[in-house]
Amino acid sequence: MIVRQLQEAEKTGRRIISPDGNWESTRLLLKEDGMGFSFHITTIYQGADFQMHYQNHLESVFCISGEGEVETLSDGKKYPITSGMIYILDKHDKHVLRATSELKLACVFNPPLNGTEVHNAQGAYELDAEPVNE
Ligand SMILES: CC(=O)NCC[C@H](N)C(=O)O
Repeated sequence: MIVRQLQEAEKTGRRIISPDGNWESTRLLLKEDGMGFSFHITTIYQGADFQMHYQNHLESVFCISGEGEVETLSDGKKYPITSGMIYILDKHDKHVLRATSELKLACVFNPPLNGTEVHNAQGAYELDAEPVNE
């Protein structure tokens, strides 16, 4: 069994601060753990408004706290994000995330992240990122 503590992981290379200033994410479970998915606790900063397109990954996003909105760009639909809401990007959906207040999210990625990924110009993660250095 693997046991980790968020507050301890935040002090290590598992905590990634996005260079775009929109979010940070502590990656508690990664590819090297061999589970077939990764699990992250992500903070989206208040006022963030940015586009993503996970062309190489599927992602589920569960809102623990905060308020915001996710918009799918193929159809322009907007979905309120509140505590308890989950959105599931099952079609590699191009989307915009907006945080009215700070959002705390639990995120699962398939395939699992290596740990150091940040968004490329398309809002995607590459598949060959370096593992985290703890
Ligand atoms: C919701 C979302 O995708 N935010 C960007 C960060 C991502 N959750 C991650 O942990 O890398």
